[in-house]
Amino acid sequence: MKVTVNTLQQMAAEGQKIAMLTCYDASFASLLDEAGVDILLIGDSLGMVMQGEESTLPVSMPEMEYHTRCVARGAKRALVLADMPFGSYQENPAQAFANAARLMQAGAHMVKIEGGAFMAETVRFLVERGVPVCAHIGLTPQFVNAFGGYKVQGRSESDAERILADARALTDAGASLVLMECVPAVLAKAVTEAVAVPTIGIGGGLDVSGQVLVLYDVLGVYPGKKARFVKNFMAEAHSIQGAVNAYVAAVKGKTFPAPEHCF
Ligand SMILES: Nc1nc(=O)c2c([nH]1)NC[C@@H]1CN(c3ccc(C(=O)N[C@@H](CCC(=O)O)C(=O)O)cc3)CN21
Ligand SMILES: CC(C)C(=O)C(=O)O
Ligand SMILES: [Mg+2]
Repeated sequence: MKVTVNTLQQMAAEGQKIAMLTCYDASFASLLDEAGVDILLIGDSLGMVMQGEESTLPVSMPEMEYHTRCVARGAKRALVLADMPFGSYQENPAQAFANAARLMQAGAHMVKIEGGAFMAETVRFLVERGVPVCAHIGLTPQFVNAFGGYKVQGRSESDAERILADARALTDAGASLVLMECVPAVLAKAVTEAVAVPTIGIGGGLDVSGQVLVLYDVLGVYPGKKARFVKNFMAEAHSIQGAVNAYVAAVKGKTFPAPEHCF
């Protein structure tokens, strides 16, 4: 059975954790799909892990379409989620739809956009036209130059309130999923309780509907600085399949993330 927006909603309602990983090619898509990964994210992190760039900003639409096509061919059960790259959706809803349509035509089932309440109008525009949207809030890497680095977001009372309001505005506009990156676990829990859709955390603790990590971090092959939320599942595994199985089992069994992975 294919994973759809409804499957995710049902899993969240039943307290079954959603396992998500980034994926950039067909062979890994097939492997992750077989291992029971529920969502394959063609993340714009591919700019850093595949292309060696210093941020996600240089990633282009043709590159995202290419990797989405590769992943979609290898996925049977998993939901295919594609990041909209920097500059492909911020101008206005029409620009966002034109580019989202290209990713859907490449095989995505949902697109992800970064930003808070100011993106709600765009979310509504996409959703009304048949494009399910995942809202990415908290540490949004496309804002790295504005944030002055990859820093935890929502630590102060006022920032936490703003992020909670962002989650409400984006889900009111029709977002099917909320992804929170690098926010304190207490805030991730509050957002999860406040919205009616599943939530995915990265560094956000256990009280969310599911977890995501970058595949190359799970396999321990990314040479850059490791964020607190990263766990190398290859360290105790004998194969790539074993590491991915261990990640899925740890997410489903609520043993990942441990306190040392959270903010
Ligand atoms: N390999 C890889 N993994 C990722 O998770 C990832 C990428 N690349 N590229 C795109 C973004 C960048 N991300 C990052 C990168 C670094 C931190 C980081 O080092 N954060 C500090 C927070 C320090 C603080 O404010 O307290 C940390 O210690 O985790 C977080 C997210 C997440 N994404
Ligand atoms: C880290 C995840 C959430 C992401 O957006 C990406 O891989 O690009
Ligand atoms: Mg991304």
